Amino acid sequence: MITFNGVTKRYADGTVAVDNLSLEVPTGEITVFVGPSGCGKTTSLRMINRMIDASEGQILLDGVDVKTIDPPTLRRGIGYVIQQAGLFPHRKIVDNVATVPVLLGWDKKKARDRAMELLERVGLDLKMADRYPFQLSGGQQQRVGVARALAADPPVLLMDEPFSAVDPIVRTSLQEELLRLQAELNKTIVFVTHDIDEAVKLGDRVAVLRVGGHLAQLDDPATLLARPADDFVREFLGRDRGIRRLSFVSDEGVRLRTDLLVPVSADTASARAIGEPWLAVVDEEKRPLGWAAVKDLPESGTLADAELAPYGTFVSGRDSLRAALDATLLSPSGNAVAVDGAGRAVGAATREALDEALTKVTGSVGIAESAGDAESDGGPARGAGSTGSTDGPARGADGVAGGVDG
Ligand SMILES: Nc1ncnc2c1ncn2[C@@H]1O[C@H](COP(=O)(O)OP(=O)(O)OP(=O)(O)O)[C@@H](O)[C@H]1O
Repeated sequence: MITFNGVTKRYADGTVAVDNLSLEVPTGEITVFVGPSGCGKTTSLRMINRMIDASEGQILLDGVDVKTIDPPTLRRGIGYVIQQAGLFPHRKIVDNVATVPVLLGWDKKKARDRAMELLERVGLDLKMADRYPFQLSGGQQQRVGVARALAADPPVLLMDEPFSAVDPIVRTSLQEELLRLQAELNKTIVFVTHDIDEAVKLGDRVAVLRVGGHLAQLDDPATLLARPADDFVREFLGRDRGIRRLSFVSDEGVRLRTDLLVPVSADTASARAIGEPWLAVVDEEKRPLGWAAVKDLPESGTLADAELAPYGTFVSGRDSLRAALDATLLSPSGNAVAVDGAGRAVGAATREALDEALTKVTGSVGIAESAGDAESDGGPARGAGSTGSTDGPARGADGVAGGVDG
């Protein structure tokens, strides 16, 4: 655990970059520092490994004041990743990663083996190992930066805007890689970003800082999105906060209908007899094929003769309500297909079912307000925890509605 106890940083010119900051960074979790440019994120981060010393207050690492630990010893237990990776340009990738183990006196072979293992772990082709940094893309260099920071297996990792300089697609894959690694490694991570979407995706807890180095709010992402502490935080979170909040609500509250799933071998007359405007057609293994509009079904034959419209899917019990809602928007039927982990249909979620689930999340507030700013008139949206998944399966699940096919 890292503890900030009334920490202030005043630079020589009098600038107060961090003002009386007190917070805890729990062991084994990702805590994100987020806020506008100049709010003191980097200064706060660098005071942990004493690249900058605090003017007042204390930073404790597992109860020990970092000021009492000499900087080289302190930094051996703290990995550090920065924007642009900061690799040594004249060293091969493998040697970049092996740097700290070699400094720690590991023999060369052991350090190289460890470096190769880490390169693989962060998703890099081992062919890259003998290249130099300039021969790698920006995203690949960032992966090397993460591998290098992990080389000596430090319990703490400081990451300062590590993914800011790469394009959005690479950035998303680096974020996912970090979450995957963290699920295995359980490091204590402090991650600095100015991007609120990145913050709520990666953070177990998110500290929002305002200029002057004041802590505006520290909460888990779902709570932050549901109940911003003040106007500054609300504005910083942005206008689509209500929708983004649904990424942290499990889809488990969505009522599923199995009567809308119809095998492709069914004849059109029996399909019509179900009395519904849209039916989800599935193959022999229950994999969805598409939605059939009942009014357009041929007079005779089976559903194999029907023209099928696109469909969206979400994984039942694993995805977020946002993913379920997204899946309904991907089909002209207005309904979504719920699938299991193997992609087999387990039911259909209609718009009405989504509406019911959304109403539960927002209490008495309707869908329209859930996407907007329901809190401004008082009552923060209730029930955030009731269907609740601050730590549940819906974490980071936004936009993962399944394929649009057919
Ligand atoms: N060496 C320094 N001397 C004087 N002022 C400094 C120094 N380093 C940073 N500052 C000031 O301290 C404040 C906080 O800077 P810091 O880099 O911690 O902010 P940040 O939130 O990380 O910003 P950004 O997102 O733009 O990187 C800013 O006003 C900055 O100008």
